[in-house]
Amino acid sequence: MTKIQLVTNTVINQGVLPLYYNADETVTLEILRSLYKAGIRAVEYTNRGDAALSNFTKMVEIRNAEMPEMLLGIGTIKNVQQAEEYYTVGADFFISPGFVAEVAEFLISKDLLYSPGCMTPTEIIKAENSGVTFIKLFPGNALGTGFMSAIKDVFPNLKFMPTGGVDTTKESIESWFKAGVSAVGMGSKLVSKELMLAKDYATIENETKKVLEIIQTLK
Ligand SMILES: O=C[C@H](O)COP(=O)(O)O
Repeated sequence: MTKIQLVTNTVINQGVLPLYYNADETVTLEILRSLYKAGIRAVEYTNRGDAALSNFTKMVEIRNAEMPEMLLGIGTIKNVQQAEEYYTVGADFFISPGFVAEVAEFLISKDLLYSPGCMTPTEIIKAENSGVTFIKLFPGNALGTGFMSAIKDVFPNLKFMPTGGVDTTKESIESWFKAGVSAVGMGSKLVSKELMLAKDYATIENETKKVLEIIQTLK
């Protein structure tokens, strides 16, 4: 199995990709542990602050020591330099808010999954023609389930994951899966700023478990 297949299968099997960023290294690591305890085996950390690279490097260390099967992705990758930096420290997969052809070329040549944000059929076609197989529909809440249903048959070889404003309720999750997505990306509705500020790792774990349970009922 290739690395791209491993990441794809893990994210699809899980059905949800949690994503977060926190400037504090300890909070970052505790959230990683909470997600792992909830059953998460692939997580996205976002490149959205000065501490992102050093925190992610520490996450890789902790992963190697405590949770070797956890796949660590980095999000908000906008150029090849950023992709190279995170490749160097051991990121398992890469996500962007938009499609960047040079990043696709760099990552696919290294057998690393690149999931670019797309919000039009033209962007999806460009991504597909570059070898991308897993599309982040971004922003998911702006596009809606109707967009997903409408494009599904046009792209039978692609997997889709809406991200951005995706809710944790059963109704919301169900509607996305009915529309044809392979997974949903969840940031602030799952790992909220409030829970991070309160260092309420137990609630993050419980909420994540609930989402995983909802997804299991849909399979
Ligand atoms: O790229 C990821 C999104 O910014 C996450 O959005 P969210 O926090 O609304 O889930």
